[in-house]
Amino acid sequence: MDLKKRYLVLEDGKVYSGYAFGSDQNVFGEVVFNTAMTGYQETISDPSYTGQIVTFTYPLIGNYGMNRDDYETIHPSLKGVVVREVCELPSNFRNEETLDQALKRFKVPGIYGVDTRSLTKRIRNSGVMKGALVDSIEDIDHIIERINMTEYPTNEVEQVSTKSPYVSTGKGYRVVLVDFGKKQNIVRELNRRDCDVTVVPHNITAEEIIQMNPDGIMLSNGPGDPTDVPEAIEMLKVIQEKFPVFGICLGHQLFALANGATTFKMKFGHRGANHPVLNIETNKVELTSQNHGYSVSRDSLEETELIETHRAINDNTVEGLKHKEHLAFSVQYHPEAAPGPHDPNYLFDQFIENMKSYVERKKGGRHHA
Ligand SMILES: NC(=O)CC[C@H](N)C(=O)O
Repeated sequence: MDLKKRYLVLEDGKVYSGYAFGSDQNVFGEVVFNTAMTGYQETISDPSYTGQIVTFTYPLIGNYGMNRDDYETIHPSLKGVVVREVCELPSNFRNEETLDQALKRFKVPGIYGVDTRSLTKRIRNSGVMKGALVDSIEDIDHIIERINMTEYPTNEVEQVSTKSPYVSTGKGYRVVLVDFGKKQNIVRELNRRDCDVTVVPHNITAEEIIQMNPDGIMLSNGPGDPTDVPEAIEMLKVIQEKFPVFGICLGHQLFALANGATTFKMKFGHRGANHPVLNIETNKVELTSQNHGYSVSRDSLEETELIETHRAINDNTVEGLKHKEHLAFSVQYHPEAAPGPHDPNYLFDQFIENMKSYVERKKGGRHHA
């Protein structure tokens, strides 16, 4: 890689200088940080990072390369990548291309040589900020003005959701996975449990789902503000009364909104592979993979039929919910991991159990009819 200067400019006027890798265009987006020590390929290809410039706090990124199998989507939609040091000569038997080559292919610019510790402290103190990756700061005032004028898009889910339904076949329970920008590992986890997964667009209606007659509904993760997906909230109000539901991250937030709770934007969010969460029912702590900037407000749960099941140890925010009456539950973190710890993997088994009791109840109902 040649030494070409590149700059990360923040909306508060702070400029970090470094060197270019990945593709070459200038980009504007929200600057966030991720503290995971491994799993950069999964992070870069997680659709929930749509529109964001992701800073890796781990100081060396790219050291085991990129491979064909670990993508969470084959069309990454993050805006940019910020690292301390990028590895040019990856060493791993699964390595197929360097991070630099992959980012060039995806048309995502990167910057290396940045003091990511100072950057992360800045974001922690002021909260997430908008920023830009640019190759020249000659007209810095204009760049800062443009950063401040950049508005967060409200159609990110639409950008990353599938346009038409498709099936990932299995012989077991039939799951409709509503795709708000799903990570592929959710499909893998369901298929591993023999589920037949139909991935459907974000704007599917309750009637369309009912016609499909599934055994359960999975709500995926996804980018942006959950209040930007109102049609999903309406769909869920109907669906949760009829089928077992399991929501992850954006899916969890939408489940909460459908039940009358509210969400808020966090100061700098949770992004990493090491966040401790208390399972309130078992009083056990699980280590979780996280990536979210919004959260469900605890106070708003009082008026709802929801019970808080999980809580963040670091900052006490809501991490899991279940419905008092229906077979519906959700978590703010990522039981599918990719990257990150597998402690919460049991939640997929719980979903399977819920589908089992739903199917048995339905059969029983038919006998009596
Ligand atoms: N990973 C996700 O689903 C993130 C949900 C939402 N976009 C947030 O930032 O809170």
